[in-house]
Amino acid sequence: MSDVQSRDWQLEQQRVNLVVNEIDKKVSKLTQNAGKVSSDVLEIRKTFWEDVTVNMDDPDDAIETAASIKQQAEFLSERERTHKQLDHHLKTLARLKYSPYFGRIDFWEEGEKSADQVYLGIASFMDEQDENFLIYDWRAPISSLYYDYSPGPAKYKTLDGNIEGEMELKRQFIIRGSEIKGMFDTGVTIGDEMLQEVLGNNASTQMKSIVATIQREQNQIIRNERSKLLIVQGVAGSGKTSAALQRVAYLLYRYRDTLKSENIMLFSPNPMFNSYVATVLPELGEENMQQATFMEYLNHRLDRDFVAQDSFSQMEYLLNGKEDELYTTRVAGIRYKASLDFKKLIDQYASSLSKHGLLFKDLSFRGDVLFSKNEIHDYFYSLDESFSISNRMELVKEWLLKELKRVVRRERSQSWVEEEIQFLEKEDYLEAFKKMQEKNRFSDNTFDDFEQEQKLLAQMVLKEKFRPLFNRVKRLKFIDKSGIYSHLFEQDWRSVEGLPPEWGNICNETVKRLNKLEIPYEDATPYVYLQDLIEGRKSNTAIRHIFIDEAQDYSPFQFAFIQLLFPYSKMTMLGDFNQAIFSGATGSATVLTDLDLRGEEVETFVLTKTYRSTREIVEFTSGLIDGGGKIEPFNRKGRKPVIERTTRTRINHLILEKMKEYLNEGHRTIAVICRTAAESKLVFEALKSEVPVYLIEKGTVSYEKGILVIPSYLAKGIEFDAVILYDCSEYKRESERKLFYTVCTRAMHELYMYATGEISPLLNLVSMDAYELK
Ligand SMILES: Nc1ncnc2c1ncn2[C@@H]1O[C@H](COP(=O)(O)OP(=O)(O)OP(=O)(O)O)[C@@H](O)[C@H]1O
Repeated sequence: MSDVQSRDWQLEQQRVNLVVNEIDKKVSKLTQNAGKVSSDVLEIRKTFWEDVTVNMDDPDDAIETAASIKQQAEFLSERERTHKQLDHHLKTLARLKYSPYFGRIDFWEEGEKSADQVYLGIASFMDEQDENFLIYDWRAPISSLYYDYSPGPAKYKTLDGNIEGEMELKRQFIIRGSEIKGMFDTGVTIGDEMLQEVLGNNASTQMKSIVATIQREQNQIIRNERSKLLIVQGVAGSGKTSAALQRVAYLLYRYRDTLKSENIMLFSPNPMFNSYVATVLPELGEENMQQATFMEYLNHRLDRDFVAQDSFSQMEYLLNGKEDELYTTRVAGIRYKASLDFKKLIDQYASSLSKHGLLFKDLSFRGDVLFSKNEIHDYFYSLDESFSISNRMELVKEWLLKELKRVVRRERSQSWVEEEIQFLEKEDYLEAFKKMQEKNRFSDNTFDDFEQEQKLLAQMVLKEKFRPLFNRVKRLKFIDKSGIYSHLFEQDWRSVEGLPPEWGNICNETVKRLNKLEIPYEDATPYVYLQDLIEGRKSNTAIRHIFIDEAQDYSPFQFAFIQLLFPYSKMTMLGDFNQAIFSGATGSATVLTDLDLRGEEVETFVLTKTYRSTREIVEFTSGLIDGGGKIEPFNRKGRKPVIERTTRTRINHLILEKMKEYLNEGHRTIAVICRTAAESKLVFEALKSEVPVYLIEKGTVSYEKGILVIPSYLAKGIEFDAVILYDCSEYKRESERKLFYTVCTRAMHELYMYATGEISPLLNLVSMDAYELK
């Protein structure tokens, strides 16, 4: 380090000390406040009832009492809110104290007398007088300079227009425990040392925030505010998920008065992914958005009577299936049911249902049919045809509820009710007694107590026994939805455009599965879509922004469906068509490639630079796919990927040795990636007595550091220090190219592949120099 550099370092450390000192002062002030608020809360809770006037003597007093309770409750919740805010603020200050900032820019704004020093951290922090920013939030308008420019002319956008000027210095810091551990001036040093440092580290079981090193092209995505629909096509490891999460943090800051974390939803590829990304936002001082897999969402919309298949079981079938006629039919079915043609067919079907063809279920009580399916059918079709199906269903519901109430009244005098009264619990009698006392409170009428009590008990029995039936009607369970969906495949659609040649077989197979109460994954979305057309759409208006990660796994049909579900939502879709493993296996359309999404409100970004893997791994993986030559690796050196030939009998032993070697080298997450779940299980069984290993299955929600065995399709979106591919000879079909690419791109530092048979033909285009063959 030169003298100048060392003097700069000292000066910067002095500033860090000064800022930390200010933070300490603020912390002690807030802690005092928090203590006061917390004792207020305790006190209010303790004396809650002393401070309200409770008087129920007459209606006016009762109203006054209610108002008094409400006032006291509001006071309590205001104090609790303040306490939560203070707590949140204190946590952010603790993070700032540990690492106050990661960047500095000196910006000379046009027309000003001198340059401003702007220090960037995860949150803003002002001096004691609240006059100057000691730290700027990385999301503040001026902070975008740091991400968008090198020293030289620069500008940034504010609500009042562009601010232009000259950036004189751009400095990056690594500060840990209030101490500067690293400091680089960009423009002086060559290459991005900070990024080298970050990317060279070991993989963690949880993703990290990237605010200190966001790249310019990622920043465009993070800060985009114009588009209603933002599409990001980014190569494996280009930071799509990272950009998505920092974008959530950005939006929460930018629209902090109107947008809360519960208004944002992320559709993620698998349950484990949720825990993988769970710490990024809290690290940035924000709460996590809502998160679900698309299948979780569908499951919550599907009736419990069905076993709905998920995308992973479908994938297992595709990977394991014998390529016979049944397989061809299934693949053709998956492809067609992913398309907008099928959506159109359903729309056509629904409009025919408006006139005839809806199916209903009998509503029975104690073994007797109260309302037959035909009766309900006739009532439905007697209603005005100009009303939508869903509006008419509402009317049917109201009619049934009214009729049911009539039935309840009729049943009151039946002998079964009296019999059931005998079986009531003691608590029920007590409740009836209490109710009766309440009723008699303002009268002296007690001579018909017994009769009244019997009446109340009968009501209780009837309410209890009829409740399931009322609930069925309220939830529209009188509609035979599966019958209706099934019936779709029994109609003559030959005149309709776009039907696949295998349509006849597809219909037979679909009906067979539905009769067994199974919903194949490819039918789940169309089924719920049709259900919505019949019952009325349950769109979600609270969600204002949707993020779809791994968007290439969504079909055009699913995408159209999501758009209908969240009509007031902006959307950010992130994906990579080279990792479209589901559609890759079937040749189906994917939303990323096949949907013609254009228009003023749609913006597309392409990311070609990849950060995850070493240059050597990227040189190998980019040879696996068409157009891979455009992928730009970040220049981080490592070993070449290796393919080692072996036999089925030796492979487990070799894997074991390799794992030990990687552990000794300091790698912390090592994944043995197998093709299928069954293969993963076998490998896990073979290894578990030798080393501690985890088996990842589709329901796994989190994983630990160490060695894990995982099926190919569950490794999506996640990364590991070292990837050992169980048997790369098994990836041989053209339809598995994308899967092969996806698993290899999970590796950050090491990629080692075993081959127990022929070297995969999918390696044809990979240069022999890009890997070592043993
Ligand atoms: N600007 C950045 N600074 C530091 N690390 C980065 C940056 N961008 C990406 N990374 C790192 O690169 C890795 C890959 O990022 P991420 O998982 O977001 O990529 P992705 O495009 O979603 O990948 P995939 O499609 O393969 O799942 C992560 O370790 C992430 O932290």
